[in-house]
Amino acid sequence: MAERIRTISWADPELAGQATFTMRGLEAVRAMFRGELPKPPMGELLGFAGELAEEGRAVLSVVPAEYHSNNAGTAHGGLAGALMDAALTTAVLTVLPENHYVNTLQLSLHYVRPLLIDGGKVLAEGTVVHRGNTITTASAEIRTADARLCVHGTGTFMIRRFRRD
Ligand SMILES: CC(C)(COP(=O)(O)OP(=O)(O)OC[C@H]1O[C@@H](n2cnc3c(N)ncnc32)[C@H](O)[C@@H]1OP(=O)(O)O)[C@@H](O)C(=O)NCCC(=O)NCCSC(=O)Cc1ccccc1
Repeated sequence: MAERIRTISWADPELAGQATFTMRGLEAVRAMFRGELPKPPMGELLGFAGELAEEGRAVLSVVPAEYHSNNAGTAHGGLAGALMDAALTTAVLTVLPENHYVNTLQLSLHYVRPLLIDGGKVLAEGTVVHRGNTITTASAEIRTADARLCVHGTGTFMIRRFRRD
């Protein structure tokens, strides 16, 4: 058996969480993208990178690799699912005030082109569609570097105020 080994590291997620609660969402996301706050461990595990964040919009990326494979020669659908969730929730975070956090309630995804292993970086762009007091909706797309659509979808998110008790 040709065994491959991959080593990853991550930071204590509580440190990022605590800092996040005292910052506006956009400020926290940008600090994370600059490497000044730790990424979520799941993002480290899958190799996600932050590309761009502005009010109501976020772009994340990943380079699909063999360790993302589904054994059928393409990236496992869970990679795109996790990247879509991350792009959507990050877009929602950019519109949150201090002391708020986001929970994913529902995702709907359409896989129209595979993410190819060693096919280069793909970009996931999330955009807030509707910002309610408690419920927010957003849409996202994953495209190849040459703009070919791979996955599109939407999500519903609950915005909660963080309670320190
Ligand atoms: C192929 C189809 C399902 C149907 O498409 P149609 O409507 O008939 O459209 P069309 O045929 O036009 O194809 C579109 C474009 O895609 C290209 N292309 C297709 N296949 C390949 C390929 N193999 N390699 C390279 N390229 C390929 C194709 O050439 C075309 O490109 P073009 O426009 O000419 O430049 C498409 O929607 C699709 O691939 N969706 C993504 C599904 C997906 O990735 N799901 C998640 C993974 S599943 C999972 O993980 C579960 C699991 C777990 C554990 C273990 C095992 C399994």
